[in-house]
Amino acid sequence: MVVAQAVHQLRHSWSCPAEARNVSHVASLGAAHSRVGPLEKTRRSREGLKVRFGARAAVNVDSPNALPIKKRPVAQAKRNQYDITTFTAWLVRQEIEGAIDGELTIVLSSIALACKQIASLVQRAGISNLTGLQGVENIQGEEQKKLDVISNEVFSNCLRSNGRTGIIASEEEDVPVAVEESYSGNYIVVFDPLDGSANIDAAVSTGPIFGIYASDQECLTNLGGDPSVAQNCVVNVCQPGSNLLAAGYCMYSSSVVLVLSIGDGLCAFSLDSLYGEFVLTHEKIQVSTNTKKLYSFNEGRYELWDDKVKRYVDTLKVPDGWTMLYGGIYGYPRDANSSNSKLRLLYECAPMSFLIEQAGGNSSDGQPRILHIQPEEVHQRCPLYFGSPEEVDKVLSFLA
Ligand SMILES: O=P(O)(O)OC[C@H]1O[C@](O)(COP(=O)(O)O)[C@@H](O)[C@@H]1O
Repeated sequence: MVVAQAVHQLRHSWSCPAEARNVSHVASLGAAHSRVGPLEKTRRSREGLKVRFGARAAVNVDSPNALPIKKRPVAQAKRNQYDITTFTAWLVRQEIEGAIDGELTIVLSSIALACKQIASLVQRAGISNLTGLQGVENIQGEEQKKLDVISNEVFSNCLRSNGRTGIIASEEEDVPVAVEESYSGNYIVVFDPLDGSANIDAAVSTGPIFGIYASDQECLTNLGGDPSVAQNCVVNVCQPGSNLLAAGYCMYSSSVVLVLSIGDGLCAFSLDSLYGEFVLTHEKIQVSTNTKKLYSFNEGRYELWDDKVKRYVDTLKVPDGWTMLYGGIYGYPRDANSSNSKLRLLYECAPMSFLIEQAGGNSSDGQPRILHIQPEEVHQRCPLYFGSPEEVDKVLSFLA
């Protein structure tokens, strides 16, 4: 799955809120709008914060009564096992520093809650009879697993009840939905509630992927008003990945890890199952430049690939190829059976591309940057190659 491979392709540096209300309307999709809104607010507050911090420092230095400031370099601060940063504490710190606003803090916090709830469902799936098929297909013609349906319910409920989400678009829903006006906020959240759910029955890694966008200013003032404007606003989910304010995924594997970026690097939080808290365990994650390479392509589809892709993948089959652990590339090419590949642009490719770029990697569909692609529909698919820059460049040279 995308999530599991992403983890292998990143080398980690170790320093480092009910019930869903109604849905007011549903709409079909088309082109997107340009956007401002909360993103600008965040930028303004970032700048404002710098000024405030500068002013405070000046007072300390200039005042004759000022106490000497004790300098203790962070790098030398001794950490003990109780010196932990929970996800909540980290979020609050980001808010204080102006990196995110209070509304986004709430949205992210509710996503963390959804990730924890789904984690416990996944872990107990075999026991609770939650493996297997639901017996219906989603809009994309894929058979839904029981856990696809339940995870979607959990994720949606957490978002709807946080009071700060305006629109949600899920892999498991036919169309995006606007959260009931009296109980909604501004943010647009796109998500795959359980990527890799095909693996559930075999207890292989799975997890949600999500991305968060700002809403259009016009939408903010019109939601719940003119239905046609409201409909356009729902269409507003179709934004290029470069508009993402935050993205992340949670991986359910030997441990539960929430990987997140708010556009300022990449970090990860591991779920402490003793306390039920996500704890900061990885900061400033960077894609490895290690020359040993890991590659992840579904070679079961080899015969369906274009010759150019085959030639590229053949170059990866070096003698120690299967022992490669760091760096490398994830690829899901288009093939003879699926002209646009399998993965979905909005809630799989764009968020994962946002994350890999935040870690110094690259991501492409073979042509432009994934983050520059303007989606035309919610469940649009696209090929995906992401990983170490040099490896992505290499596959692009083969595809050219
Ligand atoms: O085994 P396949 O069909 O090639 O698909 C593998 C890919 O499908 C995914 O599981 C996504 O599929 P779903 O969103 O349908 O779960 C990716 O994570 C993974 O890389």
